[in-house]
Amino acid sequence: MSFFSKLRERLTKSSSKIGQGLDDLVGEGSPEPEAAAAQPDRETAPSAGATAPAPPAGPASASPAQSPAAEQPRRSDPAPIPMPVPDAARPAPTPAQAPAQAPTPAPAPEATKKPGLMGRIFGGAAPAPAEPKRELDDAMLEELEDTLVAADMGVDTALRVTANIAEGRMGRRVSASELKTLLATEITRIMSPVARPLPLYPKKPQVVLVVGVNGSGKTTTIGKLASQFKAAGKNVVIAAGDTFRAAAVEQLQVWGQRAGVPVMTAPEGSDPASLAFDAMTRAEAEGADLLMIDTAGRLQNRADLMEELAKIVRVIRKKDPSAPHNTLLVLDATTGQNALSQVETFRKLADVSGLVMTKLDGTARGGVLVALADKFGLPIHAIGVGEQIDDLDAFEPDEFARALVGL
Ligand SMILES: Nc1nc2c(ncn2[C@@H]2O[C@H](COP(=O)(O)OP(=O)(O)OP(=O)(O)O)[C@@H](O)[C@H]2O)c(=O)[nH]1
Repeated sequence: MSFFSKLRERLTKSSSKIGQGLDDLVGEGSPEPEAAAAQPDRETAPSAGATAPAPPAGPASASPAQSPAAEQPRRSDPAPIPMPVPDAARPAPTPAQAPAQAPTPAPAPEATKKPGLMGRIFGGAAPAPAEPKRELDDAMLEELEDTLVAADMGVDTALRVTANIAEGRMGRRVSASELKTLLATEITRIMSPVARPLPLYPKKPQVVLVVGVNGSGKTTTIGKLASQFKAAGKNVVIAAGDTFRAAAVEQLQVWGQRAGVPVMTAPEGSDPASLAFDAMTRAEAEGADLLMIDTAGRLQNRADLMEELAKIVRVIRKKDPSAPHNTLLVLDATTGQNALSQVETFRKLADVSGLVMTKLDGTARGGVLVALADKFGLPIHAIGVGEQIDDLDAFEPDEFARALVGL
């Protein structure tokens, strides 16, 4: 199954929340389906994909268009990593998505009309049955905003998105699917600038520091990324920087085996900064392309752990003043709005260069990714939709937006 089919299938909790919400809010405000159907549309909602830029390469592939941070070396290694290609044809809605559909309306008069002259000449199909429509007014906009806030899009982003949808459309009648398309277009517009694969640099080793709160999916993400880099011919070393939990080290070793990548460990309780230093030495000696450093999960309010992170950075800079070249903050989608405060804190302390959002499967809080993009504009390198090695891929805004709204 392609990644995007998976995304579509696994984002069902978020998509049915928003999709069903939109179906309900249009359905409840459309008391006169016949009149609605008879009224010619004054506007056809644009396709979500119409304004979306070309999709980026895979998460682990070089992205020549991305400008590296000032202190980072110039990138010239564009080696693309083969990623699952998005399905050209969208899969049929899965049974899980079915409840998000609006109840089929009684056929409106225009649905049963004979095709017009052009339709008959070109053999056009009979028009689809008309959907219920509702006039876009203040009450509807308020309900729309509430639906978006409930899906964790955050008040500010929900307000902005709603205002953009309203612009020039007040008083018009819209169907649920038009509203979904408009919403997907808005989401795509917000997310396109941040959809950037993890950049690769010619610097060897390129040091990727992976940070985040406990259980956000750091280890799993490192395993998945390492496997993708390895498959693309990169020489990868992993450092198990969570020296406090033996189980964390073991887990990383399992991922290292799956990915076919060596994992450097240190005795339990030893200083993670010194392991990072040793790992830099080994990666340099072996001519590794990438050194991925796992770190212990830390709550953003634990100053001591945050200081430890700062020490890891100081120590690896003794080896390479430009390192770490990427600091990935791994966020768990199920934490919803808390992800915003995690970004704020980690950004101050660890100079976060990009985000990975995990666990988008099985949560109705997928909208938080839109809020993150809108608020911080940090690159989203990849998203995770499961626990398997191939359940991580580049973030593709149009696919995500359509899956999120239940299209
Ligand atoms: N459903 C789902 N589970 C995931 C995903 N990514 C990670 N997990 C699971 O989340 C749990 C925590 O993942 P870890 O990779 O151990 O998280 P961590 O941040 O390294 O955890 P700590 O070392 O405790 O800080 C594991 O059970 C993973 O299998 C995902 O995209 N989807």
